[in-house]
Amino acid sequence: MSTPLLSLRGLLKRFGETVALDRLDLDVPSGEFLALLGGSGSGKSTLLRMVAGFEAPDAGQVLFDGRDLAGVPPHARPLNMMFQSYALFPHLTVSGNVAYGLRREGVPRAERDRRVAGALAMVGLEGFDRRLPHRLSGGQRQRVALARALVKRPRLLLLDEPLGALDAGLRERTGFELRALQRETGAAFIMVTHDQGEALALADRVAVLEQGRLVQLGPPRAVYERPATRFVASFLGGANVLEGQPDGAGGLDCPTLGGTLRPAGPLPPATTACALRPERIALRPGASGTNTAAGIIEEVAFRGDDSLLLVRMPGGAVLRVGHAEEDGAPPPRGSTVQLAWEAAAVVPLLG
Ligand SMILES: Nc1ncnc2c1ncn2[C@@H]1O[C@H](COP(=O)(O)OP(=O)(O)OP(=O)(O)O)[C@@H](O)[C@H]1O
Repeated sequence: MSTPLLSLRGLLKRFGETVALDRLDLDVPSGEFLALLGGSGSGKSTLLRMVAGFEAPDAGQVLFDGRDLAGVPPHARPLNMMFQSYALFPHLTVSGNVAYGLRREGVPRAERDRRVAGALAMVGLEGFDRRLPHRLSGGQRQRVALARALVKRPRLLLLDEPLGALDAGLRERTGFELRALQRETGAAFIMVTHDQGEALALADRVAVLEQGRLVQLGPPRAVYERPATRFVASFLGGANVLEGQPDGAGGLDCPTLGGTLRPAGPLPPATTACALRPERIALRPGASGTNTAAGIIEEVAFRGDDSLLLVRMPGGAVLRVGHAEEDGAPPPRGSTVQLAWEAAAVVPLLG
């Protein structure tokens, strides 16, 4: 195997009592778009800051091309970081902001101008070069920050919530543009986000952090369809997580559901929970047996292309059930409904 572009080995970081990163290992190959997902306080920003050199690990290593970056200051690291706040210099024009890093490096004027123009064209800001930041919209400022990060042609770009300040429509468009830029430049991107939809849509691989640990790493579809833990299951797409006991016949008896979940494959004897995605549960009048259950609709929330039903089960669980528009109007609140799902939709969880 070739050396990964970035390798994190046993990274440990404590702030007093808090363990922000708990001996984390992660390899990122050249040209990958990696999304770093996790709840508030899970260690995402600490990880980026450590790779960028703003924070030193208590133990472990950050390797770039196999070389240990310990002691290398941020400006001398072969990577770039785009901050959440954009942090543009207010007194410098757009091109002044983008040129700043190149000027510090002593890149000659003509080459600087050429590269700044190229970076501004890349982010669709031609003609804005003489503007000051306060005369730009939030989205435009963000593009300036992106141009500033890309102009140095880093092989690795770290992005902390790059789309955070944008409204929904602009966010989607800018997300696609970011993905296109990443392909065009061939740089590896590590993007921190709170937004699971964004991570699934843009990334080659998704890394899910929980309390400073990497709990799952894989392509978006794999992580979404086969979540490893309770946390990943509920964090990504709001899966139902059902607790129970193995029934000795390949199923998990779930008292809160008032039924048995049986996955398609074998159930490890230690399994105590399974995930079941809302969109994999169907209303099926007359269904009975394993992988079915009956409950009462408590809430119906229209979401555009589907409705989300909250269905109270006899044992007390409230299941989230997706009801597609093409299946017609959902039954009203208070209706008793029979639910069914395929064995393939039952995902045993490891933790
Ligand atoms: N400078 C610091 N001093 C003390 N504690 C810190 C410091 N920086 C981070 N922490 C703690 O370390 C943990 C991880 O923080 P971090 O900012 O990396 O999380 P995050 O996943 O980026 O969160 P968010 O999504 O809210 O930005 C948190 O418990 C946080 O309170």
